[in-house]
Amino acid sequence: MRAGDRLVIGAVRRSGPWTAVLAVTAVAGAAAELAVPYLIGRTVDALVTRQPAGTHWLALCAGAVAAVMLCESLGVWARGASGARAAATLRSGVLRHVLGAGSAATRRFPEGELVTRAGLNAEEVGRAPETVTSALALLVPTAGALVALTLIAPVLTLTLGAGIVVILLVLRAFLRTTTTIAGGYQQVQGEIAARLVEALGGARTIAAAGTADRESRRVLGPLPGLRAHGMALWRANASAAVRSGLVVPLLEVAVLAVGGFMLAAGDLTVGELYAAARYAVLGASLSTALGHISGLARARSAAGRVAEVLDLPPVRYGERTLPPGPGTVEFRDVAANGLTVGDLTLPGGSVTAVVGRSGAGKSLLAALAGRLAEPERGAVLLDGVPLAELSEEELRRAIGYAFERPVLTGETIGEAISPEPAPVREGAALDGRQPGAHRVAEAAEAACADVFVRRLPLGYATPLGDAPMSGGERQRIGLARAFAQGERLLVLDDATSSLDTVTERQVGQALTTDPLGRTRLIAAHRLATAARADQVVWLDGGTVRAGGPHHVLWQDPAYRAVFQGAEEAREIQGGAP
Ligand SMILES: Nc1ncnc2c1ncn2[C@@H]1O[C@H](COP(=O)(O)OP(=O)(O)OP(=O)(O)O)[C@@H](O)[C@H]1O
Repeated sequence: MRAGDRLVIGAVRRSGPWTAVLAVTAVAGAAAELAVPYLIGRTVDALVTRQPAGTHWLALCAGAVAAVMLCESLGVWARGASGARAAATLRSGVLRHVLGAGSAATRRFPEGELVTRAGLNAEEVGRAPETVTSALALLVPTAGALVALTLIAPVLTLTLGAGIVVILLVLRAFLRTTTTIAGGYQQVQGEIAARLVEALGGARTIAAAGTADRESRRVLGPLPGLRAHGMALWRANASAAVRSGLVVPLLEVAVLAVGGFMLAAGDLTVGELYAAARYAVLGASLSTALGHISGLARARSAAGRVAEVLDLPPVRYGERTLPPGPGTVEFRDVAANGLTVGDLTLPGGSVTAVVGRSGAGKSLLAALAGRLAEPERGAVLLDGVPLAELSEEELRRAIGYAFERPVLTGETIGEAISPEPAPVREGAALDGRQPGAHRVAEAAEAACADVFVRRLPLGYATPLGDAPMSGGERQRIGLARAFAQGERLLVLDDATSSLDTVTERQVGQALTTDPLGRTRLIAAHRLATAARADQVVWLDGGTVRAGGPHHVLWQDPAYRAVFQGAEEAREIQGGAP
């Protein structure tokens, strides 16, 4: 079975009690609808023959019609509720999965694609319970009509049966075609969303370059594809509707013709003929399943796209904790994504700078050091324990990360820095009574963030939305978060690139003289960073070209060339190292 179909079945199963309500109302409504022709037939016969039971049958008839209407209203309610619940469950599952898969998710799918799949497509899968139950419910009147016709006159059952087979064949072909077309439509939707998110990320560049028109043409480039798929959907719908719609009057005519002969021969009463004609129409009401089938087709193709996201392997954590240790990091025979690190040790408490030209693999090595990327070969150990065996909590507590463009999470600035789950909420400044307040303040000071945070009206309690920050200020908050979080290892991936030289020097100083004596791994382009480090790891050509103190490596012109072009390099080169 396709992964998408499994997901559709799962969505139906997990949509909760509303699907049961939907099923019950659909079946009860269909049963009541089924009873109506019989009851009308009996009423007609009773009235024609002037029996006193006529009013009794009429009352039953009214009751059945009321039941049909009640079930229909309840069904509408249950449809909305079951769909919303199924979509919400699936969406939160997909979101947890995407975030749990880490950078593997964004490396595999563009962000706009992920948003479309976790949002729009998950919602389409959420409609599966409604469409499946409604389509299945249509089988009840069909089966009932077959039974009723058999009771009235078996020959009429054969007529209806033949019509139903034709309708089923049309529906099956329609489901197949529509699933394929809907898949294409959703794919183009995802493509447009991916381009749009990409363009929004570079909105400033686009405005500055004056290329808004060209960019909007690029974003909407796949639009003709969307139109083509939309037209194909309409065509498939129309042709299936014509084919299945034709069957209904033909069936009615056939049943009336056969029934008419039987009436003339005295084998049927007028009421029975009326009921037979109504049952023929009811039995053929399967043809109205087109709408549900179309919804099911969309749900199936959307489920296929969601299933691809759910296929991303989640990061599995172990259960181990760390023994006491200085934060020694060991790469043992490590290779990943074209970068061969081999054996490399970052002694506990030391500062290691990773240098290399753009694309050399500095970010990848930084990601490997804290398990933000998985090695394809070998293992990375922290104080003798392979990272893969550590629990998630232990891993994240031990290692703090800061990035070039940090994403700040939480409600306030204090929360964005604090590693504690209990947020820092009130007070212009941290008063030391709040959980982790000292740690946050110390970390902010070390990252030179304290100065500008205190200037804000609510200090650390300032909501993030009320504190527009420059790139450098954001980086300082990101650095503070890493300082506050990582107990043994700090990994800074180009995390000081937006700082001015003076601030960078201060942060660099704080890093070099970290009072907690943590191990530090700094991926950077700056010569000053390399010069301050205890050791330098020089990446080149997909491997560690050399390692050692900066002043030793500096003897190699190729190493010096790594820094060429940087303003700073020219400045320091004169007197350095
Ligand atoms: N977390 C990661 N997981 C897997 N592959 C990664 C990861 N980060 C980077 N890579 C890959 O490693 C290769 C080297 O890129 P990387 O970003 O590490 O270079 P870099 O030296 O940091 O470049 P720059 O100085 O321009 O930032 C690229 O192919 C990139 O896709």
